[in-house]
Amino acid sequence: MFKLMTSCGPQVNTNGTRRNMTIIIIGLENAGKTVFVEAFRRLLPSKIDRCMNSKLTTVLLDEYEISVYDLNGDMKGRKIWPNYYAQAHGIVFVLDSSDLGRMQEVKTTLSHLLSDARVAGKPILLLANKQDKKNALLPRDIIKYLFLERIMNDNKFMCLLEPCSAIQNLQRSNHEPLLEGLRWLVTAIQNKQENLCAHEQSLTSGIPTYKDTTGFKVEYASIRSVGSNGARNVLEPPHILYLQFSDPIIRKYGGEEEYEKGMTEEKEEPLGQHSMETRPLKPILKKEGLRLKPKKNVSVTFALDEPMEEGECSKVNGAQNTTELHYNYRADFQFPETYTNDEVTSEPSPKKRMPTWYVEEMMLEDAYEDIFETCVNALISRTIRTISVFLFLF
Ligand SMILES: Nc1nc2c(ncn2[C@@H]2O[C@H](COP(=O)(O)OP(=O)(O)OP(=O)(O)O)[C@@H](O)[C@H]2O)c(=O)[nH]1
Ligand SMILES: [Mg+2]
Repeated sequence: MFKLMTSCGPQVNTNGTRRNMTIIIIGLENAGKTVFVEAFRRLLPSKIDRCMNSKLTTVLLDEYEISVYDLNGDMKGRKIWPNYYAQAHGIVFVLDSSDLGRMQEVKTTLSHLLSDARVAGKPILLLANKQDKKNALLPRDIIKYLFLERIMNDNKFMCLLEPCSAIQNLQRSNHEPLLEGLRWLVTAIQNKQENLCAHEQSLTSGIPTYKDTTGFKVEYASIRSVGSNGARNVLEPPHILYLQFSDPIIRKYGGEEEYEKGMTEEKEEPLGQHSMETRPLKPILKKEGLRLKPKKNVSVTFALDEPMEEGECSKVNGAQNTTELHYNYRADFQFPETYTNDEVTSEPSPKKRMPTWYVEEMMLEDAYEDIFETCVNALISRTIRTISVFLFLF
């Protein structure tokens, strides 16, 4: 039992100061995984270990020491992913939001990942990367086309979809979306571990810590929005979905009934067309008050750690690793030359694409509407009054 409790989650370092955590970064090739790891390295104290099939970067975030395995996304690389599943406490899945032609492949790869028993119940951070690109899918469209609600809820996964642009966020020194996703993952792993340990303790001591440990799970996927300047808006999360106590499933899409209907019926629209339909954000904002807040995760699903398979690098047996130690801090960040000129700078400003994400704009619109409505009402009542006086006189 002791082994179970200590091996299933983040470990406290021998010096007792930091907890160790392992995460893997996966996704199709060219999604931007390595750029993300590069970003983490630049924003956090880090060290690199070179392994046989992957690159291991260890970063320090808050009280955690996180081992990040950057795995290749080509077909050959994908065959190696499962070797890391058991060891990982959480998963970062990066997707290229602008590569519409490969969304189906993303969907298949994701489903395959979630169906693996070694991944069961582990928190997943979905990074919808390359939001700076003109044709990038909006988060709600990604949810829709990947059937995220269904695949996450069916498989009882806790998931956060974070729209971001690894390059643009770094370039503009807007690091929040990059680090917040990672923070969420770390917290989710930690919460899960605490709940699991509490559950294990209750089993050994015979004292129940949950009201109902069977089927007591809360999962949610939330979407955050990125403004045209890459900054986080205060609208988060416009879409929340989570399960509570298995049944009934409570779904919320920021009050967008139409969208909910579309999602549950799972009618697939051709990619690329949806973003043209401008769905006003106003209804979402107006119904923000109805939004349900995600509850603390108390999932009891877990997977035991297993040793990694042959030839794979692990922190424990990393004897053949070459280690470079270097610490980077935000202040000395400089963008790598290779990323400065190409796609990012040539892309048109995303401002044109997502103007409706601004709260101020919405409030302004509402104000004009209100004034107009008041004027019309005053005019109508005045006319009625005049007609009544007229009728009374004659
Ligand atoms: N426009 C744009 N390009 C990006 C962004 N992130 C990464 N890229 C570009 O996408 C390409 C692939 O990035 P990588 O990080 O090497 O992709 P990867 O997922 O590690 O690919 P594999 O290692 O082959 O699996 C590079 O040319 C990056 O410059 C982004 O946010 N916006
Ligand atoms: Mg890579």
